[in-house]
Amino acid sequence: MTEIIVSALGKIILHGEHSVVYGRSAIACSLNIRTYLKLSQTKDERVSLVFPDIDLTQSWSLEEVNSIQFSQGCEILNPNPPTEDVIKQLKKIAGSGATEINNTASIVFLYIYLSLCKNRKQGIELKVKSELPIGAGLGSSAGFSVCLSSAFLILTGNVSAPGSDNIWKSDDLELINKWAFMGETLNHGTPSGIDNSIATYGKAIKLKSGTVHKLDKIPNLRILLINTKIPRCTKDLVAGVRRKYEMYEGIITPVLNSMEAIVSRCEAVLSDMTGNHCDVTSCYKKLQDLIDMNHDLLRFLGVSHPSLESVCKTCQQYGLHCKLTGAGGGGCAFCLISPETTEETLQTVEIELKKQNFECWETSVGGNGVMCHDPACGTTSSIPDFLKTT
Ligand SMILES: Nc1ncnc2c1ncn2[C@@H]1O[C@H](COP(=O)(O)OP(=O)(O)O)[C@@H](O)[C@H]1O
Ligand SMILES: C[C@@](O)(CCOP(=O)(O)O)CC(=O)O
Ligand SMILES: [Mg+2]
Repeated sequence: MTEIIVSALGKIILHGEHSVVYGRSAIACSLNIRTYLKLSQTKDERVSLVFPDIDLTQSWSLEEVNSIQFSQGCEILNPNPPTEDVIKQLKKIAGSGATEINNTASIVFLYIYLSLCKNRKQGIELKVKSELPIGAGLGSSAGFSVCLSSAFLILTGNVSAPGSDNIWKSDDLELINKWAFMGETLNHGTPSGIDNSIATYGKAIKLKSGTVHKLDKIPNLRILLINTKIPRCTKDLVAGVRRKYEMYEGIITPVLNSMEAIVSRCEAVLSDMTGNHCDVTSCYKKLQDLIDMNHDLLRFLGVSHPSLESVCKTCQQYGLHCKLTGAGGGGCAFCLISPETTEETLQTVEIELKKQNFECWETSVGGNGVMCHDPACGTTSSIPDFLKTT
């Protein structure tokens, strides 16, 4: 019986969230915090979803799923963005009883499943478990979409699963990324593609107008992640910025251009930091200035939140520099830990943040993109117990 286990990782956007939706550049770094998916073929002639992170279990008979008039007319190598009509059909099938959140996850699943697997005769069960906080700006939606697209592209033989070295063919990665982008489109309408690309390729990337540039030279940055635990939804935040842009284009455009300039300064500093003659203190000072400036611009766009302001203020009191990451409106911020930050300062800041009911943990950037965990070659050790075969 076929079983496919895949995983994809989360990210921080160093700079360029929101402006990247308007064709400006953004830099994202992967975080080694992963979402795992297990696809099992079953004998029960059903299609079943088990998504405990969003409290969703859902099941359809194969007959029900195969009877859906799905008129997407999609080429596998070139997926079309779902039309309004298709979205309407998917929403109906996803079930009127589901909550908004659950509904989106089911819709993304149904779109990918029906586009790639319609009329299959064997039942499947899909389980997804993430180490990432969901809806907190660390790209859980993209990790989810990358897992779905890679699992179904492998199942249908459209991409080959890599061996234990986890080296994928570059065309396969490109195809996984294209389908994951469709998932993100269903999730929030006008994604830039940065989240699905970093979840697919890992390490660090710069993205501009949909084109991915891998950044090979990235210093090993220490990051303190702070989760305000204020729930928010990327779709609403992106829509809010769109309204502002449409109403005040002449005012917002220079802000987006400043964000682009921040990205290019950041890229230059990161590259200097990997060279031989770098003045570490001055490089960190520049990175800190850029973080402060970008957070101010994001606040101007209306995507901060009182909780994010408290996080930044607390960090500033101890000489640390912090910005929101992802769509904002709550969710996570990150703080750059420089070599001059003492462990004592770090501990004190963490205590202060926790007193305000924020969650924080230290992490570093980097990590493999999409991975296939083959039970036969023993790469399943990191998989959450919930997904392990009993
Ligand atoms: N582990 C998961 N299981 C099921 N759905 C998920 C999971 N992770 C993410 N999602 C989907 O992604 C949505 C959150 O996406 P989004 O608002 O973009 O926030 P994030 O910043 O975490 O990407 C969820 O509402 C759900 O539809
Ligand atoms: C706001 C945005 O720049 C990033 C959203 O990231 P997240 O879903 O909050 O992890 C949107 C996008 O790039 O598609
Ligand atoms: Mg998202």
